[in-house]
Amino acid sequence: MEGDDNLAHERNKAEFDVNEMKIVWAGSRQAFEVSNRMSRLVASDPVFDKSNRAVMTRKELFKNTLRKSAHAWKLINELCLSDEESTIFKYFMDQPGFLDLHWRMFVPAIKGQGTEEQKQKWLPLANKMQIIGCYAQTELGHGSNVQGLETTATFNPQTDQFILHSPTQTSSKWWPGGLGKVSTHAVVYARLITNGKDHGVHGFIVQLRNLDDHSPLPGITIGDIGVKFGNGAYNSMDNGFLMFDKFCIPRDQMLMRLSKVTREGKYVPSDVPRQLMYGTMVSVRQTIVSNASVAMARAVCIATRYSAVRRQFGSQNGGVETQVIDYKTQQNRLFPLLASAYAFRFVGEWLKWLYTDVTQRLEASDFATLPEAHACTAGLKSMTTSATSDGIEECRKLCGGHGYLWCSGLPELFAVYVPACTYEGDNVVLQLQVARFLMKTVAQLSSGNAPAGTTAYMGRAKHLLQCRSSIQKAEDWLNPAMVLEAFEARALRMAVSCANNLKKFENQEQGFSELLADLVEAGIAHCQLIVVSKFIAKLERDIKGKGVKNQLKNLCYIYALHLIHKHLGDFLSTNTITPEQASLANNQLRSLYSQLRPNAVALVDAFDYTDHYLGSVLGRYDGNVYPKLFEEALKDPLNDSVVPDGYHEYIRPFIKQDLRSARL
Ligand SMILES: CCCCCCCC/C=C\CCCCCCCCCC(=O)SCCNC(=O)CCNC(=O)[C@H](O)C(C)(C)COP(=O)(O)OP(=O)(O)OC[C@H]1O[C@@H](n2cnc3c(N)ncnc32)[C@H](O)[C@@H]1OP(=O)(O)O
Ligand SMILES: Cc1cc2nc3c(=O)[nH]c(=O)nc-3n(C[C@H](O)[C@H](O)[C@H](O)COP(=O)(O)OP(=O)(O)OC[C@H]3O[C@@H](n4cnc5c(N)ncnc54)[C@H](O)[C@@H]3O)c2cc1C
Repeated sequence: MEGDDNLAHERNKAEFDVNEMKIVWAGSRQAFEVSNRMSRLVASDPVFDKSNRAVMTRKELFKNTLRKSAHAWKLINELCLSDEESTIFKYFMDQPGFLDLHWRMFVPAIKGQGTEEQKQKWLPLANKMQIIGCYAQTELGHGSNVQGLETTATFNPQTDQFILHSPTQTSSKWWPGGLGKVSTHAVVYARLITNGKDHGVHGFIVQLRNLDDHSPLPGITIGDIGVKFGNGAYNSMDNGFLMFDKFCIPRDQMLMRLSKVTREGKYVPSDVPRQLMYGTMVSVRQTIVSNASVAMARAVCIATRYSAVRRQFGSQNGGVETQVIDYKTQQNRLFPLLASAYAFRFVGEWLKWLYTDVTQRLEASDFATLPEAHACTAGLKSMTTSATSDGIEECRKLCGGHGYLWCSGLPELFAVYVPACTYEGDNVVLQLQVARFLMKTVAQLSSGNAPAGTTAYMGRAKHLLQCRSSIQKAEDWLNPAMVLEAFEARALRMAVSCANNLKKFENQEQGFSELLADLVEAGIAHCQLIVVSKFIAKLERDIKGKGVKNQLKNLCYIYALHLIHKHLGDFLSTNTITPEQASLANNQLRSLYSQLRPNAVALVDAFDYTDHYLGSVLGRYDGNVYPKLFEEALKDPLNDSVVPDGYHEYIRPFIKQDLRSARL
C-alpha cells in the first residue's frame, strides 16, 4: 500500500469529528480560525521557506533570519494584523530570532516594571520597532542565582546618572538572545548602588548601539557567544555577550515602577513584594507551557503519521507487512506522548487563566496568590519542557533510522527545543521552588489555615495520608475521583515525607540541601497532579462534536495511567496503591491503547499543522514518504557531483596504493 493510501485509510477509521476536535485543540472557533489562517499565510510565502537551513553557514542562516523577520514585520503592518494574529504569525514562521526576545521579554519588562512616564517614552518606540530590545540578565558566572549577579549600576549624584560597570570577567552578560548582533537596547539587570550601599538587583533600560550606524556605544563591548547545539536550529539566534566599562545612563532609565532612586540619590524601596521584578520571567514561563504542547504535538504528529505509513515484518507469503503503529510497544511509547500533548494544551489554557487572574489581583494590590502563581509557572514550565524534550527524542527513535535524518524534522526540533529545559530557569532549580512552596504549605497545615488553589487537596491531609485506593477492577481506573485520589495521596505523602525528613535536621537549609533529590521528586508529583486534575476538569466542560469527548477521555486516562506506570515506585512506596491495583492500571492502559489506535492519525490531524510548519518528510499529510526522501537526498550538496571533491587527493591514493602523494 502507498503512503497516501495508508493515511487515507487511517482517516476513514476515525470515530470522531476531527473538525470539532481542531476547535477544542485551538481553544475556540475564533482561535482556530486565526491559527489556521496565519499558518497558511506563512506557508504560502516563499520567503519563509525552511528547506535548506541545515546546509547554510551560520552567517547565511543569520542573514536569512533577518530577512524573514523584516519581511514578517512588513506583512504584519501591511495586513494590519492584530496582536493575536501577529504573535501566531511569528510562531508559524518557526525561526528563532531577535523578534522573540523583543516582543516576549523586552517589551513586557518595560510594561511590567516601568513607570507610566517610562512606558509612554519607550513603548511607542519599541512597538514600532524603532528600537529593538533584549533581556540581559544572565552573566557568565551566574544565571540561576539572580541575586548573585555582579554587574553594578552606581548612582552618581553629580551627573544624575547611573554608571554601569562589569567589574569582573564573570560579570559579563552572557546568553541574552538578540543581544549579540541586533539589539539597539536592552533591559539590563544590575546591582543598584547608592551612597556606597548595595540594594540588590534592579532593571535598567540601556542603549547599546548607535541608531545611525549600529556601532556599539563607547564603553560597551558586545558580540555573539558562538555556535550552539545542532545544525540550523537555535543558531539563527544571536545570543550575545556584553561588558560595560563605566557606561553612563540617565537616572530615569532605571525601571522605577517598584523601587526608586531620587535626584538626591535616596533609595526608596518598593512597598510591594520585590519579587515582582521577576514578573517578566513568570509571564514567559507561562507561555512556555503552552509552547510545550505545540512542540510535543509536532513531534507526535510526525511519529504517528510515519508509524501508520511504515511497515515492518508480519507478511505471510508476500502479503502486506504490519504497520509499525500496530505493535503494542510502539503504542506504549507513542500514545502517552500523544496524550501528553493534549494534557499540556489544557494545563497551558488553565495556566493562562491563572496568570491573567494573578495579574489583575496584583494591579489591585492583592499579592496573596503570587507564591502560588510563581510555583505553578515554575513547576509546570519545568515539568512540561522536560517531558517534551524527552518526548521529541522518543519520537525520533519511534521513526527508526529515518528519524535521524535532518529532513524528518525531528533532529532540528529537538535541538531548538531542548534549551527550554535551561532557559527561563533551569528545570531542577525551578522544581525546587515548587518544593519550597510545598514545604511551607505542609508546615502550615497544623495552623488551621486551609490551603487554597492547587494545594487545596492538602487540606484533606488526614484522609489522604491514610486512605487506601478502592480500585478493584481495571475499569475503576476510568473513575475520575479514584484517579485523582491516587495522584493526590501520592503527592501529599511524598511532600509530607520530605517535610518529616527535614525536621530531622537542626539547620533547615542544610536539611533542604541534603534532601534536594527527594524534594524535586515531590515537586514533580505535585505538578503531575495539577496536569491530571486540569485534564479531568476539562472533561467536565461542555464539549461539542461527535465522539470528541470520548477521545479526550481516552487521552486523559492514558495520560494518568501511563504516569502511574512510569512512577510506580512512588505509588507503591507511599502505599497509595497495591501491586495488584498497579497491574489493573496496566490492563486498562492496554485497553485504552486499542481504543485509541483507529483514531490516532485523526487525533494528530486535529493539530491542524501545515506541512510547512511540520517541516518533515516523514510527517507529511499525504504520507508520500519514500519518493520525497529520495527527492531530499538528491538535493544534498554532496550529490551535486557524482565524484566528490577530494577524490583525487584523498581517495584515489588509497585505491592506487600511492599514499605518499596524498595531501594529508
Ligand atoms: C525547528 C525550529 C523551531 C523554531 C521554533 C521557534 C519558536 C519559538 C517559540 C518559542 C520560543 C520561546 C521564546 C522564549 C525565549 C526564551 C529566552 C530565555 C530568556 C531567559 O532565559 S531570561 C533569564 C531567565 N533566568 C532565570 O529564569 C533565572 C532563574 N532564577 C530565578 O528565577 C530566581 O532567582 C530563583 C527562582 C531561583 C529564586 O532564587 P532565590 O535565591 O531563592 O531568590 P530570591 O530572589 O532570594 O527570592 C526568594 C523568594 O522569592 C520567591 N520567588 C522567586 N522568584 C519568584 C517569582 N518569579 N515570583 C514570585 N516569587 C518568587 C522565592 O520562592 C522565595 O520565596 P520565599 O522567600 O521562599 O517565600
Ligand atoms: C538558548 C538559551 C537562551 C537564553 N536566553 C537568555 C536571554 O535571553 N536572557 C538571559 O538573561 N538569559 C538567557 N539564557 C540564560 C538562561 O536563563 C540560563 O542559562 C539559565 O537561567 C540557567 O542558568 P545557568 O546557566 O547559570 O545554569 P547553572 O545554574 O549554572 O546550572 C548548572 C547546573 O547546576 C544545577 N544547579 C544550579 N543551582 C542549583 C541549586 N540551587 N540546586 C540544585 N542544582 C542547582 C542546575 O540544575 C544545572 O544542572 C539563555 C540560555 C539558553 C541556553
